[in-house]
Amino acid sequence: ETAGAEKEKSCDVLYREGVEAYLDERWQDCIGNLEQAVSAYRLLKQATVNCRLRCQAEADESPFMGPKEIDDLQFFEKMVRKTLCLLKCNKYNPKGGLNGLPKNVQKEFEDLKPYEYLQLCYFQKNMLQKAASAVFTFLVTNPDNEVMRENLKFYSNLPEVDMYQVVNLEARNFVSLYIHGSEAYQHKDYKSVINYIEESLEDYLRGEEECRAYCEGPFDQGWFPDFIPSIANHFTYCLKCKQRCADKINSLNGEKHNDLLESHYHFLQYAYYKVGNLRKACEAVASYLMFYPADETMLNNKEYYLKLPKVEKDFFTPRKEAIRYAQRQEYETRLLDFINTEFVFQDGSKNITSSNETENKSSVTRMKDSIIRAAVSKLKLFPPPVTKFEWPKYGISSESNRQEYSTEHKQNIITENTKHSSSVRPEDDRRAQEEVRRQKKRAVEQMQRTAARNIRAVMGETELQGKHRFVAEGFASDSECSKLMELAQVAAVQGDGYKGNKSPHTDFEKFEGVTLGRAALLVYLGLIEVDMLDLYLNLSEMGRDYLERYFNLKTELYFTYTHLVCRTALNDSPGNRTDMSHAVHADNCNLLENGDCPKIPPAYTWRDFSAILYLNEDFEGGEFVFATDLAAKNIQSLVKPRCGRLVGFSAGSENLHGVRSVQRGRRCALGLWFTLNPFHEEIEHILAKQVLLQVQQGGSITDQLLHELKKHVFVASSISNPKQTSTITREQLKLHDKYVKESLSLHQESGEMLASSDSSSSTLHLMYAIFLLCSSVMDGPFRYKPVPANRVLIP
Ligand SMILES: O=C(O)CCC(=O)C(=O)O
Ligand SMILES: [Fe+2]
Repeated sequence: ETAGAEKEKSCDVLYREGVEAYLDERWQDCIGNLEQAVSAYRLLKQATVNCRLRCQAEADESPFMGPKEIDDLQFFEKMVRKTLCLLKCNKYNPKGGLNGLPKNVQKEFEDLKPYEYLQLCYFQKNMLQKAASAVFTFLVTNPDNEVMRENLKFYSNLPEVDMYQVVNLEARNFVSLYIHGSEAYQHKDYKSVINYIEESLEDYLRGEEECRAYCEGPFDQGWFPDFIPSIANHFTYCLKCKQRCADKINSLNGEKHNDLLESHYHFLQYAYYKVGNLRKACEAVASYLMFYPADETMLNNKEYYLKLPKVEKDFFTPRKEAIRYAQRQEYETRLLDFINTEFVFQDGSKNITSSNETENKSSVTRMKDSIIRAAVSKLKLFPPPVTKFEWPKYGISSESNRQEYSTEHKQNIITENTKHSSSVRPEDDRRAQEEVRRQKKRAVEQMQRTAARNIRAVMGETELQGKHRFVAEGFASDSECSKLMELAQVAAVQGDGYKGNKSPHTDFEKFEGVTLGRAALLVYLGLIEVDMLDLYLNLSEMGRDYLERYFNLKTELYFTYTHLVCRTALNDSPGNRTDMSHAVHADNCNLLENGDCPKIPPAYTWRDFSAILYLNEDFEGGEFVFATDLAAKNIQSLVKPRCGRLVGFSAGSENLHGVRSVQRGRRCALGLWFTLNPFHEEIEHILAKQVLLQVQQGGSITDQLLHELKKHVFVASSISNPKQTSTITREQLKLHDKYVKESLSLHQESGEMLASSDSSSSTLHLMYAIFLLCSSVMDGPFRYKPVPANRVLIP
């Protein structure tokens, strides 16, 4: 390695620095870094893809060790050889090629995200022609992006921009070769036609091969099937990806041409004829006919050529690459059809519970069934019916696939189904896949979390005397409860969540809490054990999983606030108090004395479901009650806190509830509030997860996390304090990030002057400041103004 190579910044560093520069309004740096990032990514991808193609060729050529007859071993021998070749080859790739690049960054490059930023930076530097090309480049892959379409219109109206010079910066060579070729054709310059179109054809096919090789990446199956199903799954995943390549590549600057490949042969047959190379003309005819055997024009051409005295029948031999392409295409289509039709079977709910009916199913099917059975028997869910669960699927499944499953009949395995037909934009396709993968991952994590537990519902609507409420047991073991109690003991802040008011509900109790953000900070600072945060997060996730299932929700529940809370009776509290530890209320509206409950601020109107997980019972009083009135005169039911017990309910006025006074001792619980609206997702939860991940992996806070936090802090502070000076304009933010865009517009619409979740912006400021100090990255995109601290952070 040379010193120069060492100093070279990696693709993701360049990208991050480019984005940072953009946020800091250093436009020239933004351009420099992002342009470099884009070409670095291109090199990285090329290197990885080249290795795959080269190793394929190498493996194809090497002789087998054993006799030809044992051909199933030969396949694996080839794979082994290819793997060895790949290992060696990738060694020379910078940072291990594509696999060394974080997945999310890779995705941003594939989505052409860098061009979104580049466009803005070019614009700021008045490089309008380039800006227009960046927009156009982005649009070729993302044709329906409204904002960018508007932008292109904007540029097209500028006198400085020549629309004829606007180019797709990501276009392959064949695009201009092909265009030159067709221009030469118009000028009857047939020699040039041949040169251009032959070259274009070569690049086009190479492009498709590279696209296919890119498909041979990693695949998260979500779990661990047997050897053969595992191979079959991964293969199917690749095959589907490869099948999309033809559609991906056949455009000329965003203009789709379904016969782009074939049209090369059309040009060639005529051009070769014109220059007098009849054999080649006939080969091109035959090649074209491989794809369109009944094409009238071409059949007429064939007849015409056949009548020429110099032409012989065997001239009509298709070209090698055309035969290979067409045959492979046909084979792959048949194989996929087979997969799509054969991996469909009757899967009524009976099959799930009876074990001996699975005999004639494939091993793939049986394995899935057994996992479902195991999970069902462990969870002992009550009362949602088994068939409504959503479990991870093989290969890539999709929305409708899942619905099919839950509606009991057919279930495609390995198939990805009709949703991904060619009419779907590749962009949607990717997003859908990403979503499916994420859901699959969650379902597996969910199973892992609950596998060893015996969670069961013990009270439902009847027992609790009201709608959408339940009590379940088994969420936490005694040691887990103690651990979380300990966390509260060491980390709780008095009056947390209530502006420091030590006794917000009743004068006779002390109220303390620990938010997730705070727990994460303390872990980050090394002040509390990592395990505590892990447990905090895990227990809250279990609550979420269970509520989603219990209430049979069709869409995901998002955390919107998470709070570990303890209420302690003060020593001087009188005996037989009649006050409440927490007055009767609803979680998402303001309960008034007249019984109305308007769903307006300051209520946390976006909360949709609530759950309280109890951690102890060694105190007096402190019962949770469902009631019908503010004064708690009419109590419907009562839940006695106990370690591992959870009360869950919908957050509206149908579930008025409160806490009776804690007469003696300390009562701790984990409060979980959820929303169906992703805009109100709890920022601290996201951050805590990232901190945990990083601390567990032995790293420090990454720039990525800082960046994320910075965004949130900015949004939170710009919304709660619009006058705060900032170097980012809202306009730019809107463009550069979906999250920011959506949360800003949401808040503008609703006129709320709060952060997007009920996490206070000061906690975020604090986290940001500390992370900044710890990572000594002192330059932020906005001028950080400390907010007056209303709490003591470090005990
Ligand atoms: O701690 C409890 O049992 C309930 C608390 C509650 O309802 C709330 O904080 O909104
Ligand atoms: Fe509540």
